Amino acid sequence: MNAVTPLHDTDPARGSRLEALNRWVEEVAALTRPERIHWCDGSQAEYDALLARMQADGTLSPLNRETHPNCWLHRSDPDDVARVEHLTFVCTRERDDAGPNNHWMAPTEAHAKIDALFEGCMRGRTLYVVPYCMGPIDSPLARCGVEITDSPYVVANMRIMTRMGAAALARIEREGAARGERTDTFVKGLHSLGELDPERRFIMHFPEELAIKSYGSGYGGNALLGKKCHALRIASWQARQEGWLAEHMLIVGIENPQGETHYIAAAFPSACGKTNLAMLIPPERYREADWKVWTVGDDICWMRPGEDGRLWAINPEAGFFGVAPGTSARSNPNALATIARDTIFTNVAVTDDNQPWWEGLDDRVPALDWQGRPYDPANGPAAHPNSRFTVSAKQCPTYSPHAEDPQGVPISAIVFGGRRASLVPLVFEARDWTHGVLVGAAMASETTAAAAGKTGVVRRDPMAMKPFCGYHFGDYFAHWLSFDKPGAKLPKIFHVNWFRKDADGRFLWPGFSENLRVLEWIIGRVEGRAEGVQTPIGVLPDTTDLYLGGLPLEAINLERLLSLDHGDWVVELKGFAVHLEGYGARLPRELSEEHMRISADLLHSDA
Ligand SMILES: Nc1nc2c(ncn2[C@@H]2O[C@H](COP(=O)(O)OP(=O)(O)OP(=O)(O)O)[C@@H](O)[C@H]2O)c(=O)[nH]1
Ligand SMILES: O=C([O-])CC(=O)C(=O)O
Ligand SMILES: [Mn+2]
Repeated sequence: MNAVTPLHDTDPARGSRLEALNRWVEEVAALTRPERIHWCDGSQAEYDALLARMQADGTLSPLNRETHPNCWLHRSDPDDVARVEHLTFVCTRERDDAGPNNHWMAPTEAHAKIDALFEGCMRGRTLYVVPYCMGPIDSPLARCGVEITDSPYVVANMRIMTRMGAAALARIEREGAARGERTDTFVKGLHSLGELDPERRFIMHFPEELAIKSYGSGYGGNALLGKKCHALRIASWQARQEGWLAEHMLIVGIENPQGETHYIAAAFPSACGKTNLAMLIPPERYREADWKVWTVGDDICWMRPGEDGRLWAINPEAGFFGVAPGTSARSNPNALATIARDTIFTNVAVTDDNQPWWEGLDDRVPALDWQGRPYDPANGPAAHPNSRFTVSAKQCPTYSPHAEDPQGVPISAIVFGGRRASLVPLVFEARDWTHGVLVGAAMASETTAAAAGKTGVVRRDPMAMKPFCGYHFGDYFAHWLSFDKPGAKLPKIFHVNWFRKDADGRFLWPGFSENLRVLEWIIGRVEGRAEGVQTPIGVLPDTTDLYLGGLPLEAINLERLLSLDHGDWVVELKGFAVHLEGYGARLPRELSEEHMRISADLLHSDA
């Protein structure tokens, strides 16, 4: 411990004026025994020094400087490539507050278990103190945290993904000073790579203490604590107490030819199309007619009712931690432009001239796979299916000029969606808020590579928050319902499915850019212009209500995409009823009643 740099230094980049923060850092240092402590100021010089250190020790290697200036490759431990839901815990005092949707451990037991792992784990390493702000630094909706980590890779990623460093520390100090000695103005996140042993790995949340402890993984969702741990699990808990919403949603602005912009927030489960929809480039006909799409956020949305009764949203993040596979000049040219420089790539393959490569990018054959082995198809995909890029949102050509507005952007529509090969039509509209909450609660989707475990299995994922809601889903649904009150001007709620397949397993809908056609109908409904057909599950467009100009009509089976099989829906809703029963007494009665109403409608309408 004697090598630790003094905390109360005259250097403003080191230590804090906030006693509670210094005390916590000292406690953590006493437990983890780092060789030195570094307070991050978020400067370019600091970032460059971190990159140099990681290049020297092999954590990062430079990619082709001509084609990808200042881009880096990180190869993770092969056993550390995704979120680990079975090792992720919400540790509330009352078990029931975490709900059946979370793994739970009593706080005292959880602290004891994970602190035993933290003991002495930073010997010989540097402890980085990373102050960060989730949301624009001057936004009343933004919230701050401090992550302590021994991973320079995490520090570098946090600098891209959050507003990290001196400005965040200043805000933390200001808010702390205003609250006196109380420490609960910022979230305390403690992280160590540990031994990267899957048997010694936990991601633990203590919402009542605004604290996170994560041990044994360097992967994004497990280790960049501002993201899922803070901005979703802890923030959802705070949001419930304070009357706002913290959601797993993209935010996108759609500007029509008249120059009016509607903002849409959309919740799709992990690796189900949020980044792609947020960065959509309009199809040619729409571009010619002067439609524009503006990216506000691609993963997380915090929203709260404004004085005008509308919901106002910010993206708490400052960067994108996006799925690489499938990103191509055809599917998402905007993402390709965004990641052409100053990007960290994790677990992608490389070509023989050291360019990053992944399945779906183009038809080149990579030289090395994500583990650095000569590429051999017998070893599986060249890039890990959950390989990712980390990049500043500012590099996105369509980054919205309003993305940093402190008050956020007003939301016109909320869209839920999943990956469903059958049953679920391309789009439908909920009748009202309560029905919309039920539609969100009923979401189900095929599992993806974003979490460890089997992929392609349909599971319930209410509001795409199954892995991320920091409290009991019954309470969460009640919280959603509570927004419907006098004076509220709530967004309309919709459900989409880009992933319906034909009998041969081919996607029925072209997706990507063409999804704007569906968003146009959604906006038309919001404005009261677009037509639709009432059905028991909600309002669907008729085949003539969607604009298909410029598409090869013979290739698109819109009847099939919009078809409803009442018998199959009755079965679906029965399965959903069983799921709802699992939430017990905390399930709001309005939701069960809404469910019964729709089931009855389905049974009484003809198939
Ligand atoms: N068929 C089809 N595939 C899509 C569409 N949109 C996205 N995808 C694919 O879905 C995968 C994941 O998409 P992303 O947009 O990165 O997912 P995300 O929801 O942002 O994921 P997380 O970052 O894990 O939360 C990629 O391989 C995409 O190519 C679509 O409209 N149609
Ligand atoms: O959490 C992560 O690492 C990436 C992500 O957005 C998700 O899985 O939904
Ligand atoms: Mn996500």
